[in-house]
Amino acid sequence: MSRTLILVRHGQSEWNLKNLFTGWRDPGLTELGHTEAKDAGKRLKAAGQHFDIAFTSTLSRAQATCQHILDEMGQPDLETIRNQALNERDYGELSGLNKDDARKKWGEEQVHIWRRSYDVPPPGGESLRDTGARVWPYYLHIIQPHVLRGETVLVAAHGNSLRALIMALEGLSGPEIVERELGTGIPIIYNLNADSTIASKEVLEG
Ligand SMILES: O=C(O)[C@@H](CO)OP(=O)(O)O
Repeated sequence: MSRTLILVRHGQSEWNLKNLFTGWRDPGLTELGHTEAKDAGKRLKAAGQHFDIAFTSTLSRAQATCQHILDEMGQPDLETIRNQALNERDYGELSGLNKDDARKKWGEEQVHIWRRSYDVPPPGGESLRDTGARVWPYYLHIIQPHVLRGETVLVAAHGNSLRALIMALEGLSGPEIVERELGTGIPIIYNLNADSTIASKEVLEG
């Protein structure tokens, strides 16, 4: 039985390109982002995948990525569930600021801690732990049951909401997750055992 979970970070957004903290703000994809998302769908199709259900966030960059993938797979009308639990980590007061300007103001190290640490929230925003506290229960109660009944499930979401999910899935520590970066539009394919542990993992690089 195939119990397959496929995670994809959205393609490049307008604010990724402008180097702005994004969080819950809602910019669209750039031309490159649209291409990255379509390429992800092409690679998944070439790998022989076929989805039973898709999940995405309530933000348009993830939804557009999800739809491009489904279009390329020849499954444009697949049932797709949108939920705020999968939204990007809320960047609070940093949202909309330029990342280099923030480094000049608060220092390289502080900004890195806000961006990648496990439990230090940016001012007024969520830490990765806070993000995990909404992503992980949603995964466990809503997404994982589909996987464990033998379905192939797409989750198109965000750099940090997926880092929070991957941390719990792979059992990574706080220091380990600091090093983990997700490329835009790069599918990560997990096959799970019946007890929900990971049987295999493959990253579909371009
Ligand atoms: O701006 C954001 O919301 C995220 C993802 O693009 O940025 P970071 O790379 O700092 O996690």
